[in-house]
Amino acid sequence: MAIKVGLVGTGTVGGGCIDILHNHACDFRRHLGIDVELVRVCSREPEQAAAHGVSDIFTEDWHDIVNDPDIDIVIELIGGTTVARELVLAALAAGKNVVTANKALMATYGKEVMDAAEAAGKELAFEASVGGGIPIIDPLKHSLIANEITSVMGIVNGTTNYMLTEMAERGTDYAEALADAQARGFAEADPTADVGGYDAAAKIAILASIAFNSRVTIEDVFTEGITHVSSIDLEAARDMGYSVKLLAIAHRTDEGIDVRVHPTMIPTSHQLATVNGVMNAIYVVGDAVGETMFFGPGAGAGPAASAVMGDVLEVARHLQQGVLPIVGCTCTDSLPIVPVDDLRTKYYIRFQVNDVPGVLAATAGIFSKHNVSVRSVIQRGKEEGGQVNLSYVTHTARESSVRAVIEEVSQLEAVLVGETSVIRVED
Ligand SMILES: NC(=O)C1=CN([C@@H]2O[C@H](COP(=O)(O)OP(=O)(O)OC[C@H]3O[C@@H](n4cnc5c(N)ncnc54)[C@H](OP(=O)(O)O)[C@@H]3O)[C@@H](O)[C@H]2O)C=CC1
Ligand SMILES: N[C@@H](CC=O)C(=O)O
Repeated sequence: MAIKVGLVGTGTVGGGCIDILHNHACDFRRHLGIDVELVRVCSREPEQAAAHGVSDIFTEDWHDIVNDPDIDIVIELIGGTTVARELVLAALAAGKNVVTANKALMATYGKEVMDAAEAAGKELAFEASVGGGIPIIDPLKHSLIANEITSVMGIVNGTTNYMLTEMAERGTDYAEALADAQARGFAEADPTADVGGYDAAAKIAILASIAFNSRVTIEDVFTEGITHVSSIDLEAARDMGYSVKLLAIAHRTDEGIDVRVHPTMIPTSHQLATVNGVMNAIYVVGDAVGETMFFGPGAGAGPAASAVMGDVLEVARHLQQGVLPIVGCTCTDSLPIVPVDDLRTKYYIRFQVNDVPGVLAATAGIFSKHNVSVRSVIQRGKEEGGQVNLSYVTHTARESSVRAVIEEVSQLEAVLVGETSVIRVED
């Protein structure tokens, strides 16, 4: 049987998919008895198509793919939520099955595109949208379906994990670490999505929606990125026996879904602390299975293309066997989202201050005023009268109280506005 595929977007992931198709088409025929044929490729850059040897099937207009009656599966790899949304909806309406790696699309317009797939009686697969090459969406939808999932938590952004690892282990500065991640094809077209935590927020929204059979969108996720994390914080964490990771966290609680992304200090003995570089890891806790962990490369051409092509072959197999499309989302109502103000955890807070007499007492007094108990405070800095860093670690405190502390401390004359760093601590 021949399955015809059209691909839109020949960047990092699209290029990886073309390479896999070229290298493994014979294996697909041997394993599955299916000829997966790439019949059309679209990009804004003909040179990219030429570099992957597909100039003969190249077009600059994605409508040529969506409107081609011979195409069975459209792969969307352009990213973003405007043209990508239009393209996916048009492809489904034209009777195509769709495979995408686009987490921004799925976390923002997931319901709309899923409903469109259902209405069209077509499949919409998006394994590569979370965790790069790690199979996680399929296990949540199928292998773990017998469980009530209580937690999904992990490192789901390769760019920031790579950057934090480089900064902590090699002392690389922030800008250099980001440029390196971009050069390796890990980062999004706009890297603000990575360093600002939005890419991880989209991913945890997708995971939480599937795991808790509820609708969680990117707007529901409390999000803080790594832009304020400095080498001073990484050193302080190391001295205290912690690593700093950008964690994406979703817990199902009695009050609803607690879902957030933020830099987190975890003990160096914690399993997630050993997940370095571009690697991702996702913990899933279910009532029957207990704790599970999924680990692998979270970004890059090969890993992401591996997940995309896995979806393509699965859809192809369904077409071959006449399997009806699997309904995307069966949830009819949604669980409430727990407000982040109600979060109770420990905090590392660093203020950069002018080293004037009384500044330590003044800041400490504000913690006490808001009933935030301090576990330790360290002053780092060299010259008397110069600028120093006051790093506080609290006992368990309420998020809203900690924010009140930060706001009030920031108003002190000796405190440098905009230089404060907050990292939640998980023991
Ligand atoms: N990189 C990774 O490791 C991973 C990426 N993803 C996701 O995969 C998708 C693709 O990412 P990635 O390959 O890294 O991105 P790239 O920026 O490398 O590639 C995107 C490609 O799409 C092209 N493109 C953009 N808009 C259009 C359009 N309107 N018509 C035709 N072509 C267009 C771009 O052209 P131009 O260069 O001219 O803009 C570029 O060639 C994104 O959704 C991303 O989030 C998922 C997992 C991992
Ligand atoms: N930019 C993303 C790519 C994969 O989703 C990341 O760094 O993880």
